[in-house]
Amino acid sequence: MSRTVSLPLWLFGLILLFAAVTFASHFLFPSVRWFFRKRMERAVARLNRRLARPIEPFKLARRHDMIQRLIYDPSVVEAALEHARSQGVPENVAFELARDYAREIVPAFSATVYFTFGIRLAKALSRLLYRVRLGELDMKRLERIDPEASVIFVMNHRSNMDYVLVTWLASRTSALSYAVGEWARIWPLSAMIRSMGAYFIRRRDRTHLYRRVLARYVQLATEGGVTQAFFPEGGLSLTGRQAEPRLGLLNYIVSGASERRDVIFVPVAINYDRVLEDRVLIAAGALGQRRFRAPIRPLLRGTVFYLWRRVTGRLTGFGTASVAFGTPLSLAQFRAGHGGETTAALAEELMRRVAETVPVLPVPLVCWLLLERQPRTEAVLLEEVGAALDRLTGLGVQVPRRDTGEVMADALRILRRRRLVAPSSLSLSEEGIPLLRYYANSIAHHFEAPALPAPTLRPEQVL
Ligand SMILES: CCCCCCCCCCCCCCCC(=O)SCCNC(=O)CCNC(=O)[C@H](O)C(C)(C)COP(=O)(O)OP(=O)(O)OC[C@H]1O[C@@H](n2cnc3c(N)ncnc32)[C@H](O)[C@@H]1OP(=O)(O)O
Repeated sequence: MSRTVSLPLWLFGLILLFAAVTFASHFLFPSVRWFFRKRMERAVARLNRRLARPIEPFKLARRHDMIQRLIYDPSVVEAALEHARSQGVPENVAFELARDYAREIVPAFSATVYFTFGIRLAKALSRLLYRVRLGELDMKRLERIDPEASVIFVMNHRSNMDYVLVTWLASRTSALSYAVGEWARIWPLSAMIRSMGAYFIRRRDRTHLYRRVLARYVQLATEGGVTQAFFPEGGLSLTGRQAEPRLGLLNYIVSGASERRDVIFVPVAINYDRVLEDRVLIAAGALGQRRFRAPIRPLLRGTVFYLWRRVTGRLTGFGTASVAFGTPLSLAQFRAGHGGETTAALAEELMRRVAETVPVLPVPLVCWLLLERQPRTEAVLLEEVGAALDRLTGLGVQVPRRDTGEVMADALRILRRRRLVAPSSLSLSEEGIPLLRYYANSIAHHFEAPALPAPTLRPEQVL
């Protein structure tokens, strides 16, 4: 028993290593995990005191527990059994598949990553690129929402800056959980996105089992009071106009909503003087496909150029980015007024509210006027800008707070710098017209019905 055993050094090292790992995983890791969890809970409690909508326990549940809860949900179990039957595979294979789906969907929210890293980065990036505008009324509207309800932000999708801006602007209210498409499923981006509380969705997987797991996740999160955000259009707008809504996520929310907790949808509309990806989106639209090839070289060149201008103090930025929150809609109230088919009617109403909330900015406005009214001099354009702003203000649309002359000058400066408008006249460059159309489209619906009255021009303004 007390005999000496001789071992090669490498084997001894290996045994020590395994012993250390076992010791750590049984004794050290649980207490380290417990220590960090306690710290995290204290930090979240402090954070919740200053948030209008505190972070719900659902969002803080351990990822492993959430995955278990999801795959043992009766409707997921039923879908897995049905999958096994229809595909002729053993039940445990179908359950493993459900587990894989759940692992892919369930986020790993970290309040530290979200509030100390994400929000700060989002704020810095937004301010670096744009002059950011948020209506004052908007924050008050958000703070008035029933604290017991689940809030879901429904947004138009213009740029990858959308979620950066909204995440930062809504950070006084709560942490948002986004539905993210397949494009972000690359490491380490996917890990970062998960830790920001976002959940992944597969838009192309139409199998019943996958859709059941996704539906139940969305329903459990909504029931758990998680504040969410999604883009019903399901992708970036390629034309500048709002696209038709996808009904899937909305239908999961509507069909899973309980009497216990109302769901409040908050329409969010974003608009820009300059969408960073505009040329890529227009090119994809012209080809009729949604495959975006990131132009790496122009991107790097642009970034270096931009940073150089920033360092040398010659940077004028990309104009204004404006976010506006529209009139919230209560699902319970909407349902009471709409029997039968709720999802499609709800989608239509939400898209209408998002559209009416779209803010008007100098570049989209001047693009629309240049294309539709074709003014020949800046004096005529100025008159048109004034008339349009008066009309839009009358309709309750959010317009720039600067005076008419500044609005026109800002827009022309940006358009001329991009060589879309001639330096000393209002002539448009041929290849710039699709870009002008793209920006004009973002606000065209505000003018569509009824038509803008004819401008009142003094005779000396007409060439
Ligand atoms: C630097 C610092 C950063 C800081 C900040 C970081 C934040 C952390 C990162 C966040 C990053 C976010 C970035 C997001 C940017 C995207 O990724 S946008 C794209 C992802 N989002 C979306 O797509 C949301 C909207 N999409 C949907 O709702 C889609 O329907 C789904 C669920 C994805 C499914 O896709 P689909 O099958 O192509 O869609 P669709 O045909 O419309 O729907 C079919 C379903 O609708 C149902 N349906 C159809 N018509 C009806 C009807 N009339 N009534 C009822 N149901 C109907 C069908 O029955 C079917 O049901 P299921 O079979 O699914 O159960």
